[in-house]
Amino acid sequence: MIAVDVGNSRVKLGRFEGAAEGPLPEPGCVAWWRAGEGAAAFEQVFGPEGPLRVALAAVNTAAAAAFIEQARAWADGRGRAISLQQIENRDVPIENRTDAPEKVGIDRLLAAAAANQQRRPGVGAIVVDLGTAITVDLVSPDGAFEGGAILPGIALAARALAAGTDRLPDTPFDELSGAPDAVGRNTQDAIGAGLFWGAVGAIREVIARQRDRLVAPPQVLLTGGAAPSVARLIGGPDYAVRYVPHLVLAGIAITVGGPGR
Ligand SMILES: Nc1ncnc2c1ncn2[C@@H]1O[C@H](COP(=O)(O)OP(=O)(O)O)[C@@H](O)[C@H]1O
Ligand SMILES: CC(C)(COP(=O)(O)O)[C@@H](O)C(=O)NCCC(=O)O
Ligand SMILES: [K+]
Repeated sequence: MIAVDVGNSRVKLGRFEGAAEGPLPEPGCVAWWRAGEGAAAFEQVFGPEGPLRVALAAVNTAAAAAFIEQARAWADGRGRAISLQQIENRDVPIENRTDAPEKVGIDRLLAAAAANQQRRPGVGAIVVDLGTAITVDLVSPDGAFEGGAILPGIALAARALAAGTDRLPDTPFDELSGAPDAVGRNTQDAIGAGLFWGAVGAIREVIARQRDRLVAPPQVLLTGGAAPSVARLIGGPDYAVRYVPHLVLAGIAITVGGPGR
């Protein structure tokens, strides 16, 4: 089974062999490319032969349509049978307690479902996804998606500063590496300091407030493109943070391969 997570910045693909077993299924082979760009790595993930079973979840409609067209063309061109299933919110095996369950981004729900599956019984989970947007979501101790917080991702916030001011330059943050100095001595570095440490602080504050809803400390899981750069800065007084590279892909595997599905 090939799981495809179409985000606003990137399309992520992961190959899952056999049944989605264990607390958190892990893809054996992963590839990604920028949303809307040509599909760079079909060969790598789809493999050399055999029928293709693809399960796709998207929060970016245009990029999803482009992916589906490219995947079908790729398979047709090689005489490979392909089945393409697009997952909807109602397919995701987690209770959704938000006001409008169908409006929640499916990536948030899938990551929550994956967190839910590996969570210790009776302990809540908080899922932080640092993609184009940053989301911080609460899974209750009884295993439901309760909702959460949405804020701009670091790269997106940098573009917003440049677009909304006369003097601020467009500063690329698509490849974060280390943590910047909090005292920027030029405009670029000041933007970097503000956006990076602002995101770290915002995430910590939202976690702390969601944590206050719980009796026992939650498990906190971090995922998304920018997660590795901030993972070790997010930990709090009574909760540990774990970085999981492919939480949304794992959620897709659980959704289409889980028990009774
Ligand atoms: N080293 C990095 N590699 C890839 N993406 C990064 C890196 N550092 C930060 N990012 C950010 O992560 C985002 C992509 O993450 P991803 O989880 O794929 O987003 P989405 O699901 O919204 O497409 C980009 O907006 C980029 O700004
Ligand atoms: C919040 C998101 C933009 C995050 O998308 P991403 O950063 O993963 O590309 C996406 O989950 C979305 O479009 N959500 C719809 C609104 C909601 O979740 O309530
Ligand atoms: K995402």
